[in-house]
Amino acid sequence: MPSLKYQPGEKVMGRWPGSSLYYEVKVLGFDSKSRLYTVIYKDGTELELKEQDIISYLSFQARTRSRSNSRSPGRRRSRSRSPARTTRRSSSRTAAAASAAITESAPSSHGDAKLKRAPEVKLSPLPQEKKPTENSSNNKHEKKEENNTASKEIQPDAKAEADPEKNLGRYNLRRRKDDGEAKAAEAKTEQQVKEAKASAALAVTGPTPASPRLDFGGKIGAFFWTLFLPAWVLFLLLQVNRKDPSLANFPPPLPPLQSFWDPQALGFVVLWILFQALLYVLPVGKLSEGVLLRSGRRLKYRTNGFFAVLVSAAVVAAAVYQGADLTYIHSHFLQLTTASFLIAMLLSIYLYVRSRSTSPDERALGGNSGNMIYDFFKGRELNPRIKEFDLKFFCEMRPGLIGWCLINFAMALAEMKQQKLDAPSSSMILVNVFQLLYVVDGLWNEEAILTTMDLMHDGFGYMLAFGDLVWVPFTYTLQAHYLVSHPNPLSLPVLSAIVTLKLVGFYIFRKSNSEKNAFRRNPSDPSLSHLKTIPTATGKSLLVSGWWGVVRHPNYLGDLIMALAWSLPCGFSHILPWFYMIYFIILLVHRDSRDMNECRRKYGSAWDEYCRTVRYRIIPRVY
Ligand SMILES: NC(=O)c1ccc[n+]([C@@H]2O[C@H](COP(=O)([O-])OP(=O)(O)OC[C@H]3O[C@@H](n4cnc5c(N)ncnc54)[C@H](OP(=O)(O)O)[C@@H]3O)[C@@H](O)[C@H]2O)c1
Ligand SMILES: CC(C)CCC[C@@H](C)[C@H]1CC[C@H]2C3=C(CC[C@]12C)[C@@]1(C)CC[C@H](O)C(C)(C)[C@@H]1CC3
Repeated sequence: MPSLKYQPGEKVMGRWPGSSLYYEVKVLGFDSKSRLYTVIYKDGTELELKEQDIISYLSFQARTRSRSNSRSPGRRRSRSRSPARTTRRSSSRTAAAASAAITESAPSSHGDAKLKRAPEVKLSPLPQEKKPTENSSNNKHEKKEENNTASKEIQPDAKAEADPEKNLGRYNLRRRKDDGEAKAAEAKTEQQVKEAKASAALAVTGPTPASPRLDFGGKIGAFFWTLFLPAWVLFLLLQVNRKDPSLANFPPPLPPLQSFWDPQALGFVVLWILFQALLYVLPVGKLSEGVLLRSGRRLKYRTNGFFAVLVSAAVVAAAVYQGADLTYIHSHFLQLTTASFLIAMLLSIYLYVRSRSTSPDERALGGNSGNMIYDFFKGRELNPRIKEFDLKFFCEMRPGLIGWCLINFAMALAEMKQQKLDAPSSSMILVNVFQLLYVVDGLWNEEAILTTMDLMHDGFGYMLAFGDLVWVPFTYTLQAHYLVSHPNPLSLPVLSAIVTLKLVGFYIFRKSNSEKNAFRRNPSDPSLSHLKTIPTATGKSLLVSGWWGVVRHPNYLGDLIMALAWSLPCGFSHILPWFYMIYFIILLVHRDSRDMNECRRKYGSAWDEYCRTVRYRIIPRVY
């Protein structure tokens, strides 16, 4: 093949289709008819690439080196000529991908060099940061040059991404013949890839991370949600004790102002949070490592949630035995909610104020829009800590979650008192046991929370503080709360059917979550060897059979089935106890689409292939 630019066996950098990422690949051959090169990635993925999507390894290195050596940071951003730049788009997302490309290629071949190379990738253009630099005429030129490049080179890519089918038509993604080998290779590279990603992310954000895009309706949306969410909680709570709770009762007659406030209720809430904080800091249980951060650090988390729930249960039982009247929780629900809201609000203000003095690599990508209300709502700091005390992790897993079970239990006692029963009703028992199982399961598998979206990506601000301290304990308990004054006797067959449904949901939820966790921890786990996978250029594979071959979010399916089983014991007389189900559908559909976008960005064509193979998102053949 004398006229070929790249020879078989040559090590080059190949662009991952549909993305701006370049990876180290080996040329396997060239098809003169289609004029495509067949290349193989390090994880065994074979692709056919156009010549324009390949760059020689040496010039790739030379370009990244020359950029870092010869230019000031301001100029680097706008004048870099790396291959990444060829796919520059006018979004920070592109800059992110482009930067990732450079660093992700580095660790596999240069080992320790990866973190040192991180500053290099700041060279990638960040179009949203077009600050004037030294020479204005130069800048004009640079701007023009960028725009030209954009119009020449960006559009085909944008189209390909918008239309994955086309993208796949252009490139032929083949699975590696020996999948076992791919899995073993994946196990080896996973750590490197994670570290490279962290380096890349650091590079992407640069000194001042800017939000990629505004969720939740942007600035106006954030303002709206900040006011609407507490108002909605109030509405639900004013409805639940009514004889005929209905959404049509809007606006509800407001109770006198003093019924919202009770210093004793505030005292109890503060005590509960302090008690949970004490259990959290006790040196009991495992110290688990979180994901690698942009700062290159890994945080440690005390995952002793199961211990915390056991001690809490023992303390509550002892208090009841000593004569404590837990029905106080039912009779002072509004005051307890107000107190928790006050704490959530103060915490959010504290979080916002302290985030102003945190270093940029400690900030979340999503909460740094520059708009005060949006950033307050979304949260700026990723992992706010007071010494070793992680505020986000603690709030998400402890006071609200365990408080949810405590409130449910109090509702069971309140039901017995109000309806003069010797034991809670069967509906109340079902709701209590079902939700207790859910919480205990979450705390038992507490380590898994470290890789959820909230912990990895979302800042800690009003949304999560309010969600964890008010929304979860005071709205997730609506079914039990409703049953206190709206009895719904169940026949044995109905009860059995609901229990079966809950078990089915729980089985799907737990099995699918465990399957993915096990696979992510050890892709060559022998117990998973029967599963089919799709390799991706990041070194990670995607499960395409087993639970993750049924739908793309089998864990959400299980969670939704469980939610159904939580509402069914309340019957169909009112919509109020169905609120959780309705809210949960909206939350998970929104979460699924956020995750889809993120995975498409991470995995490019491999993700599209996964979506073509597994066509439904959450419910087989429906959605
Ligand atoms: N009760 C509530 O209020 C509530 C609210 C929200 C969520 N939840 C529950 O919390 C749990 C965690 O949910 P989550 O939203 O964080 O998302 P998740 O479904 O646990 O995680 C999504 C991630 O899994 C990986 N993945 C996706 N498809 C895969 C495949 N085919 N093979 C291997 N890995 C794949 C991807 O990450 P990587 O490839 O980077 O690993 C993706 O980003 C769920 O069970 C959910 O039901 C409960
Ligand atoms: C409308 C807003 C106020 C929404 C706020 C959302 C949060 C309340 C949720 C986001 C992620 C959720 C979550 C759990 C609880 C509720 C959230 C924090 C969770 C801790 C519940 C127990 C489960 O077992 C879980 C650990 C899988 C789960 C993780 C996600």
